[in-house]
Amino acid sequence: MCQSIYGTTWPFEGLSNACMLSGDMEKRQQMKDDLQRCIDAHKDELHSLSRDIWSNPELAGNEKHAHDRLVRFFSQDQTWTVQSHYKLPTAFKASWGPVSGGVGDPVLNVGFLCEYDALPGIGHACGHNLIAEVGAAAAVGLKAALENQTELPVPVKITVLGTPAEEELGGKIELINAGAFADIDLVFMAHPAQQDASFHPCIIIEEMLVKYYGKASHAAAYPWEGVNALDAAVLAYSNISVLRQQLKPDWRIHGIIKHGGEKPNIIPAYTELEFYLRTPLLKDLCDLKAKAEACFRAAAGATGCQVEITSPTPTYYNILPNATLASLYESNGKALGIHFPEQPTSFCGKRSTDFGNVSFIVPGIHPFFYICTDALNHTEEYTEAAGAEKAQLYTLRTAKALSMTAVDVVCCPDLLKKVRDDFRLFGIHSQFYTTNL
Ligand SMILES: NCCC[C@H](NC(=O)CCN)C(=O)O
Repeated sequence: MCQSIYGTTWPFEGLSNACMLSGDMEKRQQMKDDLQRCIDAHKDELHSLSRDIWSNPELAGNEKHAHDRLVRFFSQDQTWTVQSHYKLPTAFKASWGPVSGGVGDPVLNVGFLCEYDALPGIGHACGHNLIAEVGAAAAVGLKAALENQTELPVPVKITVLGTPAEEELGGKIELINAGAFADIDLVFMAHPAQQDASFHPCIIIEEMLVKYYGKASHAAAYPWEGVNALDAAVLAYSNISVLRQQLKPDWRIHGIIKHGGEKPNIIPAYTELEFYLRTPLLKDLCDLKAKAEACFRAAAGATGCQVEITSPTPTYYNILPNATLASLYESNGKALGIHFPEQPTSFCGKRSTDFGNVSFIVPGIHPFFYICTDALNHTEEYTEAAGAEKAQLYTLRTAKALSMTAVDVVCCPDLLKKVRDDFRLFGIHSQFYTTNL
């Protein structure tokens, strides 16, 4: 069956044949049953893992508790080789295998990603504690499925990467630059949302930090001696609000005043704003940046302030789809009772992730999953839902579907080839697919 995602038909029809003709269907089913049993057997432990992370929310780059908890989780099974503080202070790596195949054969390294950073003030309002649980559960499940296999088409190993700082800083991008993904062949993770989707477009994001420097003075006694940096910040904010009407519907720009002054009777000498700029295409981002910069500079000119504009974090890219992985994930998900709506609901909103950058260098998927709430991400209600018992069924079902998808690919060289072909296809035509999804 061809994949239909919000009106898009994947350019791909041969999947079911490829699945039927290659590999041993019965063996594959057996492996899928094994992994499901394993995940079910560990369900209390997995829930306690994500609940512990949820109860101790930590901001990007400071996820010490979550890091230690996940490291302990994998270390308790000595068949995993665990590296704490792997390349970043709160990243980790757990690896297992290889299993099957001959000595010296090229190994297929299957990666699962765990995120675990929270948001300021509202805790795990994006459910990253559940992303950690999904990654851990899927990896443990796949290990159970592979453990007794001696005749896989290729030797397989599993790598779990703990990838901190998604909400800020771009932890995955730092890990890419440090070489953490260099030997990974496939990569899987899943993100909580309002509904299940094997693929949903995420757009490019770049951060802009704007600093205005003015001159302090007594605001009542000698205001004419001051240069008001708060006026510059307010004008900048207003300029952007005016600009917004002229932007394309799928572009986004939104920001806050991070520092607005010290006291009403001191003319603010320093203010700081943080803005996020988002577009589906990189070339549009350049246009949006130029327009935003003009707004910020105009505010400086009008008030006599100096302005400094920087982009402190790396750009997050859009996610490249992988039709084969998405299709397999949907088949496996449906077998577990996951419903994939044809049309997006409130979930259709624009968001961004540093997984986008990963999708440009390794074939992978980043499905979204329902967690038994209509609440929206980045709200207190979503925080509550991400810690609730009732999210568990959906979380573990997602982990099973990811792990089952990995089983399909490691058992079937035709599928692995298709996954790699898709990766090349979507990579080459990334602009086309980005604009059309
Ligand atoms: N500074 C990057 C913000 C990324 C953030 N990502 C999400 O909300 C989805 C995954 N947590 C965003 O604002 O899009």
